[in-house]
Amino acid sequence: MEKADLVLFSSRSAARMAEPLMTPKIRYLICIRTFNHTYLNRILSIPSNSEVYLVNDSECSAKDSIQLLYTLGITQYRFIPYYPDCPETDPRIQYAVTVGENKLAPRNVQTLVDIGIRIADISTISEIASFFHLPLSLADVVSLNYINQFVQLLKISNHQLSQATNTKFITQSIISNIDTGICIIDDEGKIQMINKQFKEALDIPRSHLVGTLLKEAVPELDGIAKRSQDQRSPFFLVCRGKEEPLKLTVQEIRDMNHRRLTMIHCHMDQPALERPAPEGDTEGNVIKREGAYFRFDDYRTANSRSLRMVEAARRISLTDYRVLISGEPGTGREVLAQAIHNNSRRSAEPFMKLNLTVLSEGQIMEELFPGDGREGILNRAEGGTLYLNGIHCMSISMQKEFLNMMDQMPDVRFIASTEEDLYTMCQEGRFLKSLFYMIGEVSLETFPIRQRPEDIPLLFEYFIRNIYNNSALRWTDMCSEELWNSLTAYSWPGNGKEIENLCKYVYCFHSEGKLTIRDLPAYIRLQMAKKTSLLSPLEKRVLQTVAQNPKTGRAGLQEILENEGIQVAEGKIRSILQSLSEQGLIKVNRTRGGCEITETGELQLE
Ligand SMILES: Nc1ncnc2c1ncn2[C@@H]1O[C@H](COP(=O)(O)OP(=O)(O)OP(=O)(O)O)[C@@H](O)[C@H]1O
Repeated sequence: MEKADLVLFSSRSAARMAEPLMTPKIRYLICIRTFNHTYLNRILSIPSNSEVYLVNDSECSAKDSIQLLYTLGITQYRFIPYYPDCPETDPRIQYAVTVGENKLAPRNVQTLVDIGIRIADISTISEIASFFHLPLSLADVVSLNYINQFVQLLKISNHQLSQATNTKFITQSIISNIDTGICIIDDEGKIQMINKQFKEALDIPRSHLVGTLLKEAVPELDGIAKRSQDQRSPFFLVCRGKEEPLKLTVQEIRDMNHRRLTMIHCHMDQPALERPAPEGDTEGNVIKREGAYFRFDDYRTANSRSLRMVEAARRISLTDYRVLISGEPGTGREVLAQAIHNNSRRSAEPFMKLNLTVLSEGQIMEELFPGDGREGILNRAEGGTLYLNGIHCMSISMQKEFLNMMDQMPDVRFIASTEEDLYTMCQEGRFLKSLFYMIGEVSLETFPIRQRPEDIPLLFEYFIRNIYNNSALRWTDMCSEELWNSLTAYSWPGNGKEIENLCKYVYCFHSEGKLTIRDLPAYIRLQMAKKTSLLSPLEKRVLQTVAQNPKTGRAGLQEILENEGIQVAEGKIRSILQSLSEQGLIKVNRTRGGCEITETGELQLE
């Protein structure tokens, strides 16, 4: 070292280590080191407040680097020194920064940022320049470079800051202008953001709420963050002094630093349990609708035969032909009749419905020819459409009356629906052929759901979104997989109407968590249970034992049965368990997980 003009120590600790070798003759400098500032911006890709390993070749240099980063103002992270033989690593730490020592970084980190080796600081460079009497212009070039790096860094930070401010501004203005009440809370339940709509809906009077605990403002919402696991399933909350329950959904979100937040939506729009009722009134069983509100777009189907039928109905709507719609109840025959009316030249005129399935002959006559000076339904439908629901229910005498009236009919278009095959009825002498050919100028056929299972998910989604008034809802997110499988396998004897009714039922009865088979109305559960095969008494006993002893294996089940006085050989119990599993009544877990009853299995025990 004595031969050197100048010895440059990389750090104070390095100088200390070399002390025994030093003599008074040796000229030395301790290098003040810094980072290449243009590389520093790489660190900014790490979310603030994260825990970050600082990787270097020794504990001392790792600590030095950390100190240096803090001195440079990079204080938004908690740096932890990491070096070879470091005692332990925390698997939760996802980020690491290294100073050119990539190879030494812990394996589990997801993001490794290399900010390059530490370089000599400008003050050291100018000291060296003056020691060697180098021209000042060299120092100028170095300091210019140095300043340039700073300016670049400043520009990047400024840009990021203004982007963040702008995004925050946009978010706030969206939140204050949407139709939903929004409140965002952090992990401790403190309000981070809240809009006026939320405060109004929940009657929260205070204005400065950010930073305060939500449960203090609305005690009913204590523990709300736990609900964010079943995102999208709405629940209902009756707040103090409110008659109407509020519909809320909870969602987990993350901020830019990956912190978990909970966003609570309060839906302001009233749920559309029913479509707006058309004008008119209901008297007994005679529905005197003066309006049709369904359109072709309301007839939902993905089935190719049904799509062809709807296309034909569209063409029919442009004519004045009388239409006969055959199909099972609940298959949307009236939806079609209304859509035809609404798409026809008569759309501005009345749409009237006469429900022949429930009216007596006397009541029908009363409707057609009221004796008390009231206008008959035919006159009231003049210019428009009269929908005869269930024409197969007309008695022969009534059919004759009707035929006779036809000559003096006002201008009314008839659309009739039937559940029975009218042609067969004609052949059997139960329906007048002349009336059949008169009302069925063109005919349409709707198909039962069991012939178009592809419509089940479509109709569920359609009804649930209408009823909850939420176009983002997905039925499959709301129910367990097993329930969904059962619903798609169910025959839906009541067709679309039955699906719609189930969605209304869920809306009224269900408030939280995923729906399971247990949440279905009893009559559907019963139908589903009937569908699965009948079990022998022994199979039922085994199923019961599985239900009462979840996660018990074959040997365990055999022992329990034996204790109850039921002797079953191991081979027999194995075949019973296999059969129950194949029928979807139990789940056989792998590797000693034992057996568990499924929702369908529970149905069998009801
Ligand atoms: N394909 C479908 N698309 C949309 N809605 C449907 C469909 N099928 C049935 N519906 C719904 O089912 C309910 C019953 O439909 P609609 O009244 O048209 O049935 P229908 O065949 O006339 O039987 P009913 O005479 O028993 O009423 C309606 O509320 C309608 O919203």
